[in-house]
Amino acid sequence: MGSIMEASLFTRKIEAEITKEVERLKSEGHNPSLSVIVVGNSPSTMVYFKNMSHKGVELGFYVELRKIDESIGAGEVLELIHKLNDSKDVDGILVGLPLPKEYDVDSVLHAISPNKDVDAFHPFNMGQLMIGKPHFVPATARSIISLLENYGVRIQGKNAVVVGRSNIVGKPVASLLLQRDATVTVCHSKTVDLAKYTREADILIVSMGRPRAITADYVKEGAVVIDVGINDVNGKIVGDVDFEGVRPKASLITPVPGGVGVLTTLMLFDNVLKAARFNSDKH
Ligand SMILES: Nc1nc(=O)c2c([nH]1)NC[C@@H]1CN(c3ccc(C(=O)N[C@@H](CCC(=O)O)C(=O)O)cc3)C=[N+]21
Repeated sequence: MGSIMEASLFTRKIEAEITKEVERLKSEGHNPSLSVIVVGNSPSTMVYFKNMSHKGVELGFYVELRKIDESIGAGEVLELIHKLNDSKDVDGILVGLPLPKEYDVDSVLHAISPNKDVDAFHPFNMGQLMIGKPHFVPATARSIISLLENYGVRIQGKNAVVVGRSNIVGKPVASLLLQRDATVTVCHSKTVDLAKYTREADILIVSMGRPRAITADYVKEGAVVIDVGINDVNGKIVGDVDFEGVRPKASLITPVPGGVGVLTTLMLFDNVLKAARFNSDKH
């Protein structure tokens, strides 16, 4: 029976480190700040960003959450981003995803200054990550690596299989695992015989957006299973992994909720600290 990878075991340690750095910056006269732009009014997106903002305030950050009506065009959002780029009072900028479909996501993400891009979705930051010289690293990918490290999971030489190839999770985490000398396979919706690959995984990272899709048949005995999925099934949050079915086979497994997501928010604010250091060096 696999052990559960409880993010809450390290959240206090990480929060203490973040708070300490926030205090240090404040003592130098720099109040670290994050500007969040959310377009449209999807209730679940709003709930997430409100919770995230509260967490930031609790950690000592100045967080500004701007809710923008969908009727406001992309042009005005770009103007706002440019204004925030130029403001010395703004360290990090984040635009909530997904954006309404009328918006060109690439042009919005491209507008954010790479030095304020705490999500690390700008092509500059994506590129730096791919060449092994990361500037910012996407928070979810950092959270996954942090869980593996905190549980002492060896990555070098292991077969790591990533299910899902998104720019937000799959590609960045594959890149980080590769940098840590895993043999990495990336699977996706068009992969023929997915189980053939996942059954070879020593480390299985699942980010496919399908509730409980990964059952015990997909998992090798003793594998470390990281579930990045967050799916609402009749009002209950479940992952992409069938937790109860897979746990007996895994050596370690993350719960949903209580796993990757918990650390993601902390890593995001750690990225804001990095942005604050760039910004205070500049001014
Ligand atoms: N530009 C942008 N950046 C993002 O980082 C981003 C985004 N857009 N759009 C929405 C998604 C979603 N996301 C989550 C992060 C943490 C939890 C989280 O803390 N989850 C906890 C609590 C879940 C609960 O109980 O509600 C858990 O998994 O245990 C959830 C969701 C970041 N996102």
